[in-house]
Amino acid sequence: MVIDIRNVSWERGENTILKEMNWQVQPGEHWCLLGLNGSGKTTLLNMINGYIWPTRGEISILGNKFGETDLRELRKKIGWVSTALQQKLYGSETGLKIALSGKFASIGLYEQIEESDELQAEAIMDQLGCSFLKNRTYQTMSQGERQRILIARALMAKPSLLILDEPCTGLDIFAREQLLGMIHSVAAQPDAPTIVYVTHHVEEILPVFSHTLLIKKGEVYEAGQTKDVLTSGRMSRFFDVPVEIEQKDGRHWLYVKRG
Ligand SMILES: Nc1ncnc2c1ncn2[C@@H]1O[C@H](COP(=O)(O)OP(=O)(O)OP(=O)(O)O)[C@@H](O)[C@H]1O
Repeated sequence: MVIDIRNVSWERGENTILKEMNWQVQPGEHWCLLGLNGSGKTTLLNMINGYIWPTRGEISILGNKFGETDLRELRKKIGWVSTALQQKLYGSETGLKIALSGKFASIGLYEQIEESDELQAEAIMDQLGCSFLKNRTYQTMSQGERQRILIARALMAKPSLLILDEPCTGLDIFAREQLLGMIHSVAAQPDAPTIVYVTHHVEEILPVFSHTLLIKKGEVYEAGQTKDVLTSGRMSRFFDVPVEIEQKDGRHWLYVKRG
């Protein structure tokens, strides 16, 4: 199993941030993780990456049971693209160097680069349609371009699990669709890593995300096949607001019903 979370809770003082969570992800599935602000998404990702430890329950990621595994080794198999990572990168670094640094999981590039590494980075950038950013510095890139470079960086390490944490934040509708098209092409590859795509927005759930986890107030509200989870009735109950979900070309569009 890629992710196996059983009866996991995380408490901070009086507060239970994650409550009795259960979530299983099988190889070959791509998941969308959907929840409103403060629902516990980041906390859950921190736990999957071994940065926080459950108060109760058991976690196993990529077959590595927490408590019996070297988390630094495990983290090498997980690509995590997030706003927090964006803020750590150096503005003067070129796109190619940032992509290459993914191989060493470093911020900045300090290792000897083999020609094969450079070829691999170029091939990934080609695949993601961002070769034109090879010699551009990070500080001159648009938000959408930065996201593409960060995904290229994550893929350099050949991860088994790729977490994309709200990658469309701050993008206009055209840049969003461009980035989603690129994510679709990554997910559709036969040797693609398992993708967990985190968002607040139903519209970003691509047809390749076969499964969806709804998280609400630190609890798993619903987990299952996207087509079963994203119905008007379920989403109205999830948001506590009457909403209508429409499907078009395999995507879902949400409208808030006026009373
Ligand atoms: N170290 C901590 N100590 C106490 N409370 C915390 C801690 N970390 C997170 N929380 C609380 O847990 C809840 C869930 O936070 P989390 O950041 O996981 O939500 P989120 O779903 O990622 O939100 P957003 O979409 O806004 O990023 C919030 O109420 C937050 O204040």
